[in-house]
Amino acid sequence: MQTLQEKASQWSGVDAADAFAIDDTNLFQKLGLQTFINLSTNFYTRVYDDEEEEWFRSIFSNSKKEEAIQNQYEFFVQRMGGPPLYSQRKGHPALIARHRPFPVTHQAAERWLYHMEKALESTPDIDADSRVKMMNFLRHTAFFLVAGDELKTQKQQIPCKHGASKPAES
Ligand code: HEM
Repeated sequence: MQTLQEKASQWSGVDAADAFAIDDTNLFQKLGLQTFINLSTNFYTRVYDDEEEEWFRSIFSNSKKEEAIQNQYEFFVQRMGGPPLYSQRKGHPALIARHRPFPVTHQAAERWLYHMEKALESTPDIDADSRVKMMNFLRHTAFFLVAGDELKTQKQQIPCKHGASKPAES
């Protein structure tokens, strides 16, 4: 059976080495805190204004924009070489578990990545090399979350012997 990481690589088209090339340089030191704040502000401004794809915007309807921005940039900062701002405030990122309430489908991942690509392009001070590194990591992670999301339905469908109502035939 394929692991979540393998599915993430296959579906995203990004192999693990490229996804984790964000660890080759310290992007937080290179870009600075304000750039991460600007990136997440740009991203969520686009998401909350997404009038073309109402179904996508509605995934965020129970979240406050300002909190979503803070959650995201604190996570990015800590994952990309900065201080552990997210975990100090909220604990382990546990990304799959925290996305459990939301429909993280292939289509949702593509829309999320579409907005992120635009946000990266419109944030000053993010050079092309950093942008490619970040996008590879984000694309791989988005499809890792899709693979995690699919476990929600699979768990209910996979028949298992533990719950069988009659003994196996000998
Ligand atoms: C694949 C499509 C995705 C969808 C549909 C999605 C959706 C959401 C939603 C609805 C929230 C709640 C907003 C909030 O209150 O913070 C959220 C939170 C979050 N997302 Fe995503 N997300 C996606 C991909 C990603 C990716 C690729 C990452 C990281 C690389 C990520 C990291 C986070 C983090 C750190 C939070 C805050 C979690 C918390 O503290 O509860 N998400 N996401």
